[in-house]
Amino acid sequence: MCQGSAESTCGEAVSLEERLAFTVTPLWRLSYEEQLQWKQEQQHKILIQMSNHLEQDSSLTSSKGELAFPVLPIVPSPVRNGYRNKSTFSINKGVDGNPKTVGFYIGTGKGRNIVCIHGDHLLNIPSKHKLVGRSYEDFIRTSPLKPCLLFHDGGHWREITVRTNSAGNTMAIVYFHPQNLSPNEIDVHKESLVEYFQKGPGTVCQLDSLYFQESTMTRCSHKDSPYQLLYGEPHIYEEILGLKFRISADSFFQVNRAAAEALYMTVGDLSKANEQGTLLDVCCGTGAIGISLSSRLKKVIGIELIEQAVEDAKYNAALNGIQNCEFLSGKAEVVLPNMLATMHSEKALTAIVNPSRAGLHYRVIRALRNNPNIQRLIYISCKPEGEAMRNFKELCGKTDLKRKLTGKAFTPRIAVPVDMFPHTPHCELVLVLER
Ligand SMILES: C[S@@+](CC[C@H](N)C(=O)[O-])C[C@H]1O[C@@H](n2cnc3c(N)ncnc32)[C@H](O)[C@@H]1O
Repeated sequence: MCQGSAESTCGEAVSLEERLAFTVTPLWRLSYEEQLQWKQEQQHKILIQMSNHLEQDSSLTSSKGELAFPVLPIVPSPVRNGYRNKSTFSINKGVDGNPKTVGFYIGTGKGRNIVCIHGDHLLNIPSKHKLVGRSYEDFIRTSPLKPCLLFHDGGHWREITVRTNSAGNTMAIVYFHPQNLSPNEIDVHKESLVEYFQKGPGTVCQLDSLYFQESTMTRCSHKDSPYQLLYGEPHIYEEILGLKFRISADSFFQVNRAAAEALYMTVGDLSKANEQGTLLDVCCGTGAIGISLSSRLKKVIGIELIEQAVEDAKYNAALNGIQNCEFLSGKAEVVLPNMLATMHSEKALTAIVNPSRAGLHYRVIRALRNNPNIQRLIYISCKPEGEAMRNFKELCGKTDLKRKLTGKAFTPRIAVPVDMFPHTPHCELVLVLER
């Protein structure tokens, strides 16, 4: 079946809008059943590749290239369209050459052919996000300040992030390059932004909060450059599996709420959590995984890099009346090895790791592998074919004296893909490792 591509749809030239759709949501022309089948096959291939890498464990793949552990059918997303609760709109030259166009790029800087296209037709983005993106474009077009397209070329207005929740609340975060403006000069533009969204045409967006971040880098944490609340509620809240979660501007939260519930239920079933057990929730964000499993466990210890997320996680445990969770702030590669060194008496340790695309630092892997009390490890990855593959090899491969990976190797037992991102090629892979 011909599903088309960013260049052509079965021989027909495609419009710029279609090119964007093929870039952001390459599977959009397939039925959802076809998408799931495609993802299932992809995940299977990735796992075969992983098993092939673990050369010592030739027992993992049979002679027919079949896996020695089951891959369960992909868990579908309960919501297929408009599922994103967070979208970031960029600024660049539109088709008409207007540099104040808010949307998504196609083309490359190298190819000097970047065009910014409105994302109104994208299937994964809810209409509220599109409305805020369009309104922001309207606002910057009335502003005397230039957009910041390339950091070294000057300009100020940068992208906008929109966050919504299932209760219908909306948070917007405007990123701004200060260049050489004084704080007083910046204040004037902040005021006009507030005026636009609180009293002007932007009221149509009904923002519950508007944040502003002065940033000179692609991504700054709250610690690097504070998120300034221009008006409204400081946080957005979401409910997952009957629990309430506070989410700060700087904190990660799974982009698809309904699929996150499916992911956490899957992880809960696979974790074999019990009342004697302690769970290490590594890269815990706002604490969602640990908190949702806490009633089945003796104790949860979460570790997270972003300070606002750690504050959220502590708040969220208290908000839900949960007392057996502790959350530690810092890089997992620093916090975890020190912590495990003091936890000899904890015998029933389970680790759930859910790093970003960069995977886990080698020091985290070494600490997990060399701790004999961790018998079960659940690795959740949104990009298992990337850096996570290196981690799988370090966790399940041969003893490596040079790299001090001396603990008994883990063995993959079961894998479950969960579709968090309909219309895109991505999904979450939950891989259970045991020893
Ligand atoms: C994919 S998110 C998972 C969050 C959480 N498990 C959830 O389901 O909401 C990855 C998290 O890892 C955090 N992170 C990234 N690098 C880290 C590091 N070196 N140490 C600890 N946390 C890190 C990010 O800030 C982010 O919150």
